[in-house]
Amino acid sequence: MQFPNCTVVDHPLVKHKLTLMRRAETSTASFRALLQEISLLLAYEAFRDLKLREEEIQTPMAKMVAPVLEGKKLVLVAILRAGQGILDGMLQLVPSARVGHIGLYRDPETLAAVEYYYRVPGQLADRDVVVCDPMLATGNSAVAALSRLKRNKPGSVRFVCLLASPEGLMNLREHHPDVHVYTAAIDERLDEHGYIIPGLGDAGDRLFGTK
Ligand SMILES: O=P(O)(O)OC[C@H]1O[C@H](OP(=O)(O)OP(=O)(O)O)[C@H](O)[C@@H]1O
Ligand SMILES: O=c1cc[nH]c(=O)[nH]1
Ligand SMILES: [Mg+2]
Repeated sequence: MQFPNCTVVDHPLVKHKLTLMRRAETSTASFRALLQEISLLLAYEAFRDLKLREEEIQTPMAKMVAPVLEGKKLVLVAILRAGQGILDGMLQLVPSARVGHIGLYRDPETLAAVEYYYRVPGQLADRDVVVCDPMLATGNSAVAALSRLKRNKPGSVRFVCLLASPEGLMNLREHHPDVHVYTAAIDERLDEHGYIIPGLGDAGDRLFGTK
């Protein structure tokens, strides 16, 4: 299946690290470290089209005109809890980014997203926003987070995850066709509880050692 709203970052390092994360026997400490490492690689691709401007600088040898990022600081928004893991990795690459948090959990019966927290930087107009959450399963959490965020009128929004399902990508495309998704892999399907198969289990529980 083709997903025009999605870029799969299929670098060998990403693939290898994702396999380690999928393994049921991988420890919480390793899972956390791997998520940070892989997020850095995902960010590299997700930020590929950031605009640059030229600035005159002085090296120890000569003056030159060199590229620097144009515009206002990026905004990274983590969907709690598991999005915090991706955020930590991305902040290593863009330490000056502004940071927002959206607290959502999935109702286990209806699989609807329930919001319990919302705090993002003000003045999102003219800013590039990246929303992060490792799992795009039904897509309900991502759709809800993006709908809420768009009430603050961001300049542009992209979505970075670790694993996406075909169902989640279609849901996102239907509700937010303007939002491009960057992921390490698109898995086969969802099970009857809305979990990604083969997936990696519950990302929040694996990241924080709950359950
Ligand atoms: O695409 P969806 O079907 O909405 O599922 C994906 C959501 O499920 C997980 O969060 P969860 O609800 O388990 O909360 P947690 O991160 O606090 O564990 C995950 O981190 C996503 O936010
Ligand atoms: O497979 C899944 C689906 C939703 N949330 C997770 O953490 N994992
Ligand atoms: Mg969870």
